[in-house]
Amino acid sequence: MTNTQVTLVQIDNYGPWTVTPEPRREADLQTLQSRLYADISQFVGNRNGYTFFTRFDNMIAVTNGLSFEDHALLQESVGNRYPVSLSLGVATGTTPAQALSDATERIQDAGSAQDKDRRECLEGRTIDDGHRTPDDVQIAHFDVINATGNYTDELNAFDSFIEIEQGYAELMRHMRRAHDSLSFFVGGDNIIVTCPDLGYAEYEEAIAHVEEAVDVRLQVGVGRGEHAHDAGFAAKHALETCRADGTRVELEWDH
Ligand SMILES: Nc1nc2c(ncn2[C@@H]2O[C@H](COP(=O)(O)OP(=O)(O)OP(=O)(O)O)[C@@H](O)[C@H]2O)c(=O)[nH]1
Repeated sequence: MTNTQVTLVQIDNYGPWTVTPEPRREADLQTLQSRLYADISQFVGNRNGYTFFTRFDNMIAVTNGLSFEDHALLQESVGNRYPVSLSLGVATGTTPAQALSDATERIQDAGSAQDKDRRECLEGRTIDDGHRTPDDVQIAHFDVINATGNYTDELNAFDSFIEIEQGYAELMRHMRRAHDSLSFFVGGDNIIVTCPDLGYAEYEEAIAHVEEAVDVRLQVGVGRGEHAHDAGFAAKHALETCRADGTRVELEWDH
């Protein structure tokens, strides 16, 4: 059974900071946000986790394998190098949506995102060493079938983007509502979803739902692992099997 460890990363009091003492240049905010995301992604990725930029001021990470001390080190390192600080809420659960909801509650209980006295709080709990299993994380890696031929080489870049985003929006809502899963756009035509224990039927149904709703055709590779990296890497290999065999759903452990 999955046991996903999810961390909510929230920049402390960021809204007020962006307009104090007067609104800051937008390009500088965009640069800060993307550099901060890159740093967090690298820190978490070096410990086999995945980080998703989400809204940039709130990021969501799958952090199986990261301890409480790792989380504190991330806060210290960012605090030393950036003009903003981070609060972190971490929780575990049999579904990623449940874990995120618990992690969010911990941060909300510590104070508002715009409370100037809430700084660098670290709340929640992690999975202890010795309690991890190779089935803790399930990652589904979706992509749009032949996005290059259907969109990138056919439509202008913005209209291609609209089509891809429509597919993402529909999949994200469906996976959240029907399967307590969290979906993230990761660039190009790719969507990575952190899921509880799901099988062929659920993935086939999700793909059919998106095709019917917005006419975007998806394929998916799914992997399991002790960490996001192991599960995600297995998912990428399964997706390669979809591409090679023309199948829509491949579960890495079924081979
Ligand atoms: N983040 C991420 N992006 C990827 C990955 N693979 C491909 N992409 C992105 O997706 C874009 C399209 O590549 P493909 O998905 O291989 O192309 P396609 O035309 O859809 O072809 P098929 O997937 O074989 O149907 C690339 O330009 C990348 O931006 C991946 O593993 N991770």
